Amino acid sequence: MQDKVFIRQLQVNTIIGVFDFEKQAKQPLFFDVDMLTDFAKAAQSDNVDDVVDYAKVSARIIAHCEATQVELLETLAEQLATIILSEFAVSQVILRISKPQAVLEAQTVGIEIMRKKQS
Ligand SMILES: Nc1nc2c(c(=O)[nH]1)N=C([C@H](O)[C@@H](O)CO)CN2
Repeated sequence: MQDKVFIRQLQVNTIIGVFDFEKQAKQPLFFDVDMLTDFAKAAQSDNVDDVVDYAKVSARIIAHCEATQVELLETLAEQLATIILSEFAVSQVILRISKPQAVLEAQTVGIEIMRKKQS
C-alpha cells in the first residue's frame, strides 16, 4: 500500500525545550507529516469518513502539543507517531519537526522519525 496523506508546515506555537528560557514562552514548531494509508474504500465511497482526514490529524497534533510539555523534539515526535498510528488508519508515518528559532545561524533545525504499525 503506497497511498499517502500528507501535511506540510503545520505551525504550532508551544512550550518546548531544554533551557529555562524555553519553558517561559511559546515558540513555533513546524510539522511535516507523511502517512501511508489505503485509498481504495474512499475512492469508491467518496466519503470523508473513509479517509485519513488531514484536518483531524492536524487538530490532534495541535491538541497534543497544548496538553503536554516535554524538553526534546524526539520525545514529542515519538508521542505523536504513537498517537497517529493508534488513532488513524495509517500503516506508516514519517514525522518531521522543525524548530526555526533554536539556532540563530540556521534557517531551521529539527528531527525526523519513521514508525510503522506493528502487524
Ligand atoms: N536533537 C535535539 N537537539 C536539541 C534539542 C532537541 O530537542 N533535539 N533541543 C535543544 C534545545 O532545546 C534548543 O532548541 C535550544 O536552542 C538543543 N538541542
